[in-house]
Formats: sequence, C-alpha cells, structure tokens
Amino acid sequence: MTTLAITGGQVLLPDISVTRADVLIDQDSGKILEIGDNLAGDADETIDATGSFVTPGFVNGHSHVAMTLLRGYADDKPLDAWLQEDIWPTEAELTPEDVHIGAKLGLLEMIKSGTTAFADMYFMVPQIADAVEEAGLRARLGHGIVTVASDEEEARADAQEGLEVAEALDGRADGRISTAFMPHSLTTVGSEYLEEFVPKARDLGVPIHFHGNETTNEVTPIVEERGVRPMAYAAERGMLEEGDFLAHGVHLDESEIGLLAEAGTSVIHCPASNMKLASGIAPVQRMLDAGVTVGIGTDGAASNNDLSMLDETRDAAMIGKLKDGDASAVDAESAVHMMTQGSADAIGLESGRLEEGAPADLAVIDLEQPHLTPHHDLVSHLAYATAAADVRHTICDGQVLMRDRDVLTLEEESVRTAAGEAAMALVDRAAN
Ligand SMILES: N[C@@H](CCSC[C@H]1O[C@@H](n2cnc3c(=O)[nH]cnc32)[C@H](O)[C@@H]1O)C(=O)O
Ligand SMILES: [Zn+2]
Repeated sequence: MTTLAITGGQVLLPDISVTRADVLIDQDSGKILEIGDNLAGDADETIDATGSFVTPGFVNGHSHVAMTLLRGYADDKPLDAWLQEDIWPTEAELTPEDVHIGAKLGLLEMIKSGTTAFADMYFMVPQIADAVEEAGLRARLGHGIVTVASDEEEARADAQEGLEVAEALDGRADGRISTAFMPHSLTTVGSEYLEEFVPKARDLGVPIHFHGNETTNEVTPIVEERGVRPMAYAAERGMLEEGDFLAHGVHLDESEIGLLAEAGTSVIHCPASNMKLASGIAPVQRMLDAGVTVGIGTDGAASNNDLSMLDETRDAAMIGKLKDGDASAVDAESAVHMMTQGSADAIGLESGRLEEGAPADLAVIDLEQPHLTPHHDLVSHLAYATAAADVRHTICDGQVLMRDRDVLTLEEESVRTAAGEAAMALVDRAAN
C-alpha cells in the first residue's frame, strides 16, 4: 500500500463542520483511510496543509467541457439565438482533435480551480474520455442527442450513438469514467425518439441527463401542444427516475418540483449560464425545501465564461437570495453542500465528502491570503470569498493532479497554446 498524508489543515467534514485534522489516503485504492490526529507517521508521502483548508474536490454537475474553445466567441445573446446563430454552426466544424484539445483546456482549468469530478454532455465523447483519462479526473460522460434538424435516419443514428457511447465508455480510466444517456432537451429531441430510446438506456442501467426547463421556450410549446408541464411530459417518457438528473430547472412550478422530489431526480443549478443568457432564476431554496437533491454546474465556458465551481457557488448563493427576496435563502452551508455532496449525489458519484472509505478526491486551499483573513467561518469563505487561484493542491482518486499550482498530469503551456490555435482555426473555418 502506498499512502499519502495531508497534514496540519482545517478539514471540511460531510456535515459541513470544520475540524483540524490530518487525512490519510491509500493511493492504490484511491480511498480515504482515516481522518484524525497525527497520521503522518507511516505515510510514504506528505503534503503539508498548515494554514490551509482541506475540502472535498468540487463536483461540476453539468458542463460541455470542450466548449472552452468558444469562450468569449459569442456573448450577450439569449439561448435560442446564441445556439442557432453562433454555437451550433461553429460546433459543426469541430474535429475530433479540436474536441480533445478543448477538453484538455477545460480539464486544466478544472484542476486549477479544485474540481475533481464532473458530468459532461457533448459529442465526440471518446476524445473527451481520452482527455479525462490523461488529466486524472473523474467524470460521467454522455453523447448529447439532438434530433430537431435531422431526418429520421440521422436522428436514429444520433440516438443510437448516445446508447453506444454510454455502453462503450462506462468504467474506462480504471473506473473513473461512468456514463449517462443524454437527450439534449425535451424540445430538441422528438418524443418518438425519447419513447424508443429511453427504455434502451434503462436496459443498459445508465441514468438519463438532459437540459430541463432552462427557458420559457422549453415550457410553453409543451404546455400548448401536450397540455402538460414539461416534467410531467418527461415522467411519461420514463425520464424522471431515481438517479436521473437534469440541468437548469429554471422554470419549474410547484407540481414539477413535487414530481422531482418524489422521483428522486436531481437538478443541477447553473446560475452563471442562467444569468448570462437571461434565462431566469431557478427556485433553488424551494427545491431544497421540497427535498430535491440540487447540485451546481458551470455549463459550458461559452455561457459562463469560466469553469470555476467557486465562482459558480458564490453566484448560486447570491442569486438564490435575490430570487426569494430573502437573505437567508441558499445560505453558505447549503451552497457548500451543493458544490460537493449535492452535485456528487446528483450525478451518481460517491465523491464530495471527506470520510473514511470515501474516494480520495480533495482540494487544498491556501487560507493565508488577504481576502481570506480573518478566519471566523471557513464555510463562509468557501461560499463567498475563495477564488480559483487560492487552490494550491488538487487530488483525485488518491493521485496528486496539482501540487503547489503546478499541474502534473497535463502540460499547461502546451495545452494553452494548442487550444488557442485550434480555437482560432475553428472560427476561421466557420466564417468561410
Ligand atoms: N449531437 C448534438 C450535440 C449536442 S451536445 C450538447 C449541446 O448543448 C449545447 N449547449 C451548451 N450550453 C447549453 C445550454 O445552456 N442549453 C442548451 N444547450 C447548450 C452545446 O453547445 C452542444 O451543442 C450535435 O451534434 O449538435
Ligand atoms: Zn448545458
């Protein structure tokens, strides 16, 4: 057994309390062996976390990681126009190499901001899986299915690819990769395809993930054409079951929140994307009160425009208060719970908590910074004051991915250069 001890830090426990403790990790199994005092003695390697806050690695519950290539390319538009005029035409020019380098850039940013696990919907998913394998993170990946602009043959092939990806990639990277079946949304995938393919995904035993009720344009047509709210429509198609998770959930009424709570279907809140595309504000406190599992996600870098879960969590806490006109809504403790266990539970991973037997996925945050002084309440600091650059070390599955801000699994400079070049070539192709 090879062991790593993280010593001398303040540790965030699963009940969102903070204690001074060492963390001992078994690097072979990738699990936490013990949290307690004086654990450095027998460890093969030690990371000194004095003056630091040891937290679970953050879990990004919804992303399109390769979209880093389109960061800052098309801003200041609402969802439909943004997707149809700018994003989809440019994505049509993406090559597998682009997706691979775009994903590596996104993973680099995740590691540098303390994220150790994420759920991702995109295409050319094998290229994303390769990047995840190299970078050392944990992920639930799926192929995003869109049938609206396709003929029947293309639509069925796309849905089939969604199944094949879910089957082929599950368990890759020593089990760090799992999968889901991912229809893009209830309005971009035809109901006949949902009816045919969702049961096939159930046979594979993978969860369903989709964009749900992100804008009113995803609600009104379903209500008008079918006479039911979108979540009832999804439930009728078998898409709201325990372990399933949807992104956004901005425009949910009480009946839909009740359906989600009853079904055990989780919601990934993406506050920055919802603000930037002016989609609306999700009823997060209401969902939490109703017993819905809520996680936090960044969505893609083109609608955010960064992948930091620290920024996202602060946004979630802030906008939650504004939504309810209540400063006690989405308090620091709830926000920190969502960015760790909430997201992990939503996407079906055991990460997001530091306890014996849990996956050794951690972030170590440098507290010796002017903006993190004094130390009245470290949970408050995590929700409201910590920045990505404060993360000093990132560990996933017991392996050190970043030490003293130096990413060990990816070559930062060459990834940045190659991704920058690929992005420029991509938009040139799209313009011609
Ligand atoms: N098979 C589809 C790809 C779907 S992947 C998931 C898609 O979601 C898009 N996307 C990114 N952010 C959002 C969002 O906030 N709402 C809806 N779609 C988004 C993203 O650009 C990507 O095209 C195709 O070939 O076009
Ligand atoms: Zn999205």
